[in-house]
Amino acid sequence: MSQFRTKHATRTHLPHLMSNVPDEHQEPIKKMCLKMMSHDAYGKPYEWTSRDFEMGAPLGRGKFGRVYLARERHSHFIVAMKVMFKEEVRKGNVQRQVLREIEIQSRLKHPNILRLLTWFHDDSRIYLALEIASEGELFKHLRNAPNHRFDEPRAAKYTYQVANALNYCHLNNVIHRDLKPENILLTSTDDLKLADFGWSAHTPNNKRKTLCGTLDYLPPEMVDGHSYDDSVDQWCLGILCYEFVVGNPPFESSNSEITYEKIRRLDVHYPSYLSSGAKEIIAGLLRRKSQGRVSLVDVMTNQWIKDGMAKRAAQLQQHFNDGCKENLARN
Ligand SMILES: Nc1ncnc2c1ncn2[C@@H]1O[C@H](COP(=O)(O)OP(=O)(O)OP(=O)(O)O)[C@@H](O)[C@H]1O
Repeated sequence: MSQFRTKHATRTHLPHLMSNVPDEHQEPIKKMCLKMMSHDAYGKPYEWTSRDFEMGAPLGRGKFGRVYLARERHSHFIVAMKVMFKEEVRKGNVQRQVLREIEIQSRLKHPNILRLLTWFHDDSRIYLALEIASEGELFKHLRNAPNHRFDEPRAAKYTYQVANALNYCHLNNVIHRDLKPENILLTSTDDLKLADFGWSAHTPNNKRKTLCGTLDYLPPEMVDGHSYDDSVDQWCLGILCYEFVVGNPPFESSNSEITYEKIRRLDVHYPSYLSSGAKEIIAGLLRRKSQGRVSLVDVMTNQWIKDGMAKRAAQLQQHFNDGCKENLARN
């Protein structure tokens, strides 16, 4: 697998990783980050092995991997360690997806994209040391929210962050293609991290024709087997935003043929509790003609998004103040 070693981060990428590290821990963490990122960039690659990490509690399980809390032995830097058995990857015939995930995710550096800090393998396993997103899958939070949906300010903030991440992907010729709440993780600071680049594609210019992604999120051009470009991600963002504010995707049905038909007919029902701003942005993204879809930059500067983000920030400040008051009352 060594031919897939990609360019690794350099010192200039540290500020993003170090932003939440308290002053007293800056030095050891910085040393560890530089060591993790050293690889080819410094001419003396550091070969990480599983012995460099203490494995902790399981964080979750995917089809081909188990994810554990892990701590780098020297710095105590916490990561999410995804461990995949080579045999399972081979049996599932997903070697390409795994390599794509490694290749793409180690190249993309954005605050709303889950960072792959380093990776290594031994005879039987592949290890991915990922940035930690301690609140886990966004899907779980959506299911636990009142009426299984987010209020509009929260939905607007999350839509902004996903648009921002996708815009960065597109600028780097990457299409995600598998957007859904299960592939988005949440941090302790209420920020989203786009994950799971197994289905994403590197697309220098040309249009693609592979059918992939989740049924509910498929855009009409993929349903009909036409070629498509990065505007498929705008469609998926529309579905995602709808799912945030309504609680389920717009074309959901027990029968895949009916879902396909609803997608083709653009058969979207907007519940009456939705604001006109929410409806407008969803409808702007869910356009049948891919060229007509609202651009990601327009999503980020949309008024409903901006107002929602300000309200979400105020909500979080209020939660924080209430928490402080509760603690003071207890002490
Ligand atoms: N960086 C992370 N921080 C915190 N939890 C994580 C992190 N990465 C994964 N997890 C947890 O581990 C679970 C499994 O992740 P994994 O990436 O193996 O599978 P998946 O992408 O969810 O599923 P699949 O293998 O079907 O694509 C996630 O659902 C999440 O709960």
